[in-house]
Amino acid sequence: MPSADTQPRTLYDKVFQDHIVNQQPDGTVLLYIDRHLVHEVTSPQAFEGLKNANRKVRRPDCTLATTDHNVPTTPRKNFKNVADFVKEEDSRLQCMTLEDNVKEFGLTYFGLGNQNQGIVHIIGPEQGFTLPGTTVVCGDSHTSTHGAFGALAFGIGTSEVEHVLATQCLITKKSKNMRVQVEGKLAPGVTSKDIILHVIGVIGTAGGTGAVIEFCGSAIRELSMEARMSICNMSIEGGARAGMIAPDQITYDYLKGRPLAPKVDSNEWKRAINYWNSLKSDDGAKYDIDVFIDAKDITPTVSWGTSPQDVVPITGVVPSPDDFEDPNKKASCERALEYMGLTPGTKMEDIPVDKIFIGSCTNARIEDLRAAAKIVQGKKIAPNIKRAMVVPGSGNVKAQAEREGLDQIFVDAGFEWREAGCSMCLGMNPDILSPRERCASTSNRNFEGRQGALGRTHLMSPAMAAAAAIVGKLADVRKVTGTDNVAPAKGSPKLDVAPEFADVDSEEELDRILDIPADVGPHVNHTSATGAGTSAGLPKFTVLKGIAAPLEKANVDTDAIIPKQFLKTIKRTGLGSALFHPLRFNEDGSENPSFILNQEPYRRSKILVVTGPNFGCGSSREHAPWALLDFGIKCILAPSYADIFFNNTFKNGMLPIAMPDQAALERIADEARAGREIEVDLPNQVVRDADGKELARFDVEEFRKHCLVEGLDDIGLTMQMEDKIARFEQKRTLDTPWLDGSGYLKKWRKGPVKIEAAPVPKTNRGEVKTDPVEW
Ligand SMILES: CC(C)[C@H](C(=O)O)[C@@H](O)C(=O)O
Ligand code: SF4
Repeated sequence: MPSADTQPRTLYDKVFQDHIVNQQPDGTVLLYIDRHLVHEVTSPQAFEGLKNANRKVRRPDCTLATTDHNVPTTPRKNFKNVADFVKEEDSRLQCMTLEDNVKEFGLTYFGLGNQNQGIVHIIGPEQGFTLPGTTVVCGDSHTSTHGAFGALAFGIGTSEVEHVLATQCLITKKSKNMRVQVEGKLAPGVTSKDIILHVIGVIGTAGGTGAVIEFCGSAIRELSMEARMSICNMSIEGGARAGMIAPDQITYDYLKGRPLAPKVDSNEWKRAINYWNSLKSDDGAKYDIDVFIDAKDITPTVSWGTSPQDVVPITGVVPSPDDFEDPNKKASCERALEYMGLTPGTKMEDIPVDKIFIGSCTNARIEDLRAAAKIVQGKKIAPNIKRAMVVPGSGNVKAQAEREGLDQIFVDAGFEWREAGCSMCLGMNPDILSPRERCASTSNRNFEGRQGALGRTHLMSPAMAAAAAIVGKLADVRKVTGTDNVAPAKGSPKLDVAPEFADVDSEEELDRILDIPADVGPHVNHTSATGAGTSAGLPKFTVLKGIAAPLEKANVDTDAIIPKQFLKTIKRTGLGSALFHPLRFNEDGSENPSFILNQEPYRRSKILVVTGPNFGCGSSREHAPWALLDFGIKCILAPSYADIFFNNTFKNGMLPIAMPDQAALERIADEARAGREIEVDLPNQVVRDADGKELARFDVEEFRKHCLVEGLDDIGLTMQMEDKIARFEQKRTLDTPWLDGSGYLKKWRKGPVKIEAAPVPKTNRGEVKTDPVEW
């Protein structure tokens, strides 16, 4: 039998194993993180945590920050500073807080007014910050995008952002291996967005739960890097922790000349290529889940409902609840049709739209804009279109598009040409839909209220959104233009990233480009021997008894748990009143009396019993568990959860119980429906009724249970591994030197970055301990 070392391994196995700093017998792993991207929405509370504990950022050279979600997309010609430019107070505060934090902690930052600013998942690859074989994280679910490079890239919550800032590591466990193989030639008019929408339609939004998907097969190998990024981007909509594609010549060609990639033909470049070539999955490698898709089954695809799995070919019709046997799915379909204002049997091509949004981290790269421009060139948007927007993914994409004259093509057709940011993908800035407006959108989520309260989103490719703009209805791009115009892009579209950092000689010039104030030194050491461990403590979780609210829903997304307008806070507290906002409140702001948490005794709920699977899908916002906690809910029971949400709850001292045994869950739900209290006993892993009678037993990972019962602080635990982390970093410097002191900071600091992660006393959720805390 082959040993563990010689057993065939997948791409995911290889990257994961190459980053293990420490492994516990139960499989809990301390994973080293090579690249950390930071944005303004999910970082303020993390930096606050660092400050409270007198901790510093361990690897500023491996951290890159930008503002994207809250930023206006109006012209920046007169931009001077964020304080004057961002008009909404809460958005401004979040942007300014990030600016203060990057200054205080000495991080590389691309702010407004800097051409390198843009959506975090667009700028990482663009700069060559994202590299094959690396681990990449960000407090954002679409971090999966970076997997297109053969990186292991996944979204994390704010507690984990703090953990990575402090330790450059994460505590995690290995996910399952899932393969999605797409073989054959794509038909004309079919793009990578259609592939991923089709795949999600096949596997469902929970299809990839607990797994990392490797996309492979001839149709994937043919795709450009940009097209691959769109696919990996939406792995999260398929429920997966991450999506990955093996790096190849197309990847290397894309990386050539990127500011933070190793210099082409240098020794480092050659060594890097050698390593990157070794990352392919071995023949015979085992996958826990295997999905085969025939490329010829994929047609231009659009969404009809309020979940990314609600897709049909553009030539199809709106489905009917009768098409579904599962009662949960039937009910979801009914609700989705009502929300979307659609009648079963309507031809998709007969659905008129009001707005067009071409943008987002899924589809706002140069190739996407080229594809859309090809369709609209020489045409005008239909008279019923109220507004059509193109929002480039970054300042560099915008500049490139302008060099190619694409802006003029869009403007001539009647589109608005905007500045870079997330924009109407989630509408944290003023770019939103009005109630009941229907939008053809190149983004990734069609959840209720995603693009604006009561707004209706149809997901599709850039070419299809462009076609909808011209026709005024959802449209088949193949009929709007010759199919020649919609051939899938191949190879790597070149984009000139400006300015060229390699040629920046003066430190002042570099400071200007990076928005780094002159007085920030190379090291901001916040760690003091006694100061660590002053972060707020969390109460231990042992036995919880209280009212449980039944929630009879499947696929409850985090946009429903807490919509975007409440993400603008820089605090963790006070979000209880926003919990389930779209469900709890009517359009006029009054309470919806039919919602369970508005009824007695459920206003006092401490436990939530969800009867449908996949609770907490969608975004990585830790605001979701914060809102539940603030409302008073500390424990959730559901058949299954989305990975990031599941993780985030534990980090807040909450207990999410996965109860796949439907009969057991029903027994508990019956108690909840009757308004009786239930008791959750974590040490004994039992749920009881109000009289102490056992209703069900449950599983929980040993390590997570230990942390909850003891109230352990993950960061404190990890910092006990300081020696191991330092040793890992020394080896990393030898094996993959191109990952250290990446580009800007190396130059900025003149010479190699010296990492001074000061040893920290053992802490236990705030108290400084003298004895080591047990892992
Ligand atoms: C704000 C952020 C937490 C969120 C995410 O994680 O996805 C956002 O980017 C989104 O698309 O909803
Ligand atoms: S999904 Fe939308 S909001 Fe989230 S990072 Fe991407 S563009 Fe921004």
